[in-house]
Amino acid sequence: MHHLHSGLQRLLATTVFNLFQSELQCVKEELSSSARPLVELRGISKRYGELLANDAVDLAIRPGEIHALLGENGAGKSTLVKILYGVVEPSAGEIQWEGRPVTIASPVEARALGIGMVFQHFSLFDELTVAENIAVALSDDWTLDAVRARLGDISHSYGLALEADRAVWTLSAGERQRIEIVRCLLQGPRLLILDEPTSVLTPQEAEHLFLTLDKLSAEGVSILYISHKLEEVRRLCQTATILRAGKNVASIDPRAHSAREIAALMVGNEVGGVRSTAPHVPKGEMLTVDSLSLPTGSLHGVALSSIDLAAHAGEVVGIAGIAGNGQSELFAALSGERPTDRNDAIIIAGHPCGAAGIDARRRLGAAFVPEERLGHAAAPTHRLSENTLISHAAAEVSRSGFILLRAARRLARAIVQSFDVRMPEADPQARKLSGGNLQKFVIGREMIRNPAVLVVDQPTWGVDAGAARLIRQALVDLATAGSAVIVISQDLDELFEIADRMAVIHQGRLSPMKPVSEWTKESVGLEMLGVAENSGEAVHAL
Ligand SMILES: Nc1ncnc2c1ncn2[C@@H]1O[C@H](COP(=O)(O)OP(=O)(O)OP(=O)(O)O)[C@@H](O)[C@H]1O
Repeated sequence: MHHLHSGLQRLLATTVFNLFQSELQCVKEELSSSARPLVELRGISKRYGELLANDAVDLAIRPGEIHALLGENGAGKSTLVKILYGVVEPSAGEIQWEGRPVTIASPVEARALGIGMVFQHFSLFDELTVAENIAVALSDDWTLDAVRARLGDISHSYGLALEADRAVWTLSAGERQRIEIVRCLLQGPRLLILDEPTSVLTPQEAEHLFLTLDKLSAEGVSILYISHKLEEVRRLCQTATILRAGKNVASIDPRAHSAREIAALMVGNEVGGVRSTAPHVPKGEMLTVDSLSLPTGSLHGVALSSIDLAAHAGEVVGIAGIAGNGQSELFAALSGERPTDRNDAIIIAGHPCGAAGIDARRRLGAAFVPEERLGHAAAPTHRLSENTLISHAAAEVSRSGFILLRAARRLARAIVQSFDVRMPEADPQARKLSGGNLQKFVIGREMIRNPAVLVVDQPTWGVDAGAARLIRQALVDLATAGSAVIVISQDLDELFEIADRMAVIHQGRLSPMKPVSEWTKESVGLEMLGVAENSGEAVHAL
């Protein structure tokens, strides 16, 4: 009885507390919606040649508001935040900060106003410690001891656990991101800009980030949040501005709309799921990996240990895992960027080729799409037509060592058309494409060859919902047409949607490969953390 009584009391207390919290949230939002905007963009335009990347964009962010910036690939999101952070100069328009017109000519000026930005690609030195990394980015007034002390305070108050003296190379992507956030917080920002912050995080790390952002918002810090993940935007943001072809087409409360409705606003029509095909019937083995071990290639890489893998014609094989567990090493071993000593450790279409390089493997009918698009998959300052040569050199675009430019241009046009690549001009340099559009081009360049084996690392990283659907559909269709498709991805939803069989990579080892129907998100999660054997303890530890 006593238990029942105290249980009821607790329930009542929790209910009252929750009611109080939601009241508080409403009051806060009312106050915030009546408050003067912290920053207001008025008629911002940015012209690149013929293209208007931003077209008279108006946008206001209030104190404490978490404001999403949404739009499909190439809609102009990065351009707009680069203008706000002083990296790109607008062609027209005005920025007001607390009601005063300002010019933001550089990131230094942005930071002086109180704008902090957490980029998608971290800019950290691997060999330095957490505290040293933060200190080098701050002004000379900060001593290492002062950084250490403030780091402790901030880590504590925002739940951003970080050890000041750990070397950065030992940290996970989530921890690295915390460093970037703490670095911004040390400068007392009034507006924090985050560019796709959860793309490298595990679901647990992402949830943790949301709590930190909620806390910052409650303290009055405004947040501008770029993301392609609409469910997390609905969880986190009070306002969403939607850009389409450079224009602000809607400002909405994302909590009042379904993810489907928001996606429709972004693309101007409905986005569906991947069309289900008849179950794939795997045929002959097209890729065999036999007991592949590979020492680490770089100082902080991951060694591959006794990997066995088989992919058949007509199936999609998924490799799940948290970034940094050997995915890039596996990709390098499969593609031949890092050949192995044993030729029969890797067999493509019946030919042992472990010791062969990438070109020889391509000639066997294999194609490869690495994770890093600019610099690795595409040469930034070369035009798209020239970029076709990276994988098509031996085939249709060169003869006797000469490049057939007309053929290369024709091929680039075909890729652009079938993969809906949106470009600022005809045959632009790769660096001029938005991130998602370059991804579509690189995937298209490999798929248009109809490879017998396709290995792709993070196929939809940074692409919008519509483009992700297009790419996933193309991967499934390629398998249906008889290719063996190997997809390495951090996105579990993606693997559950398109893979026939799946395994998890953890610290360079591969779990058993099983049909997707035999996996649950939980069982994959446990393998990702490397605690699947003693799962009782693991669940407890989570
Ligand atoms: N330096 C540049 N020169 C020419 N055009 C550019 C340049 N930078 C961006 N663009 C063009 O501006 C448009 C908007 O690009 P932006 O990178 O802002 O899009 P985004 O919404 O951030 O896309 P994503 O989601 O793919 O990152 C695109 O058409 C892009 O090709």
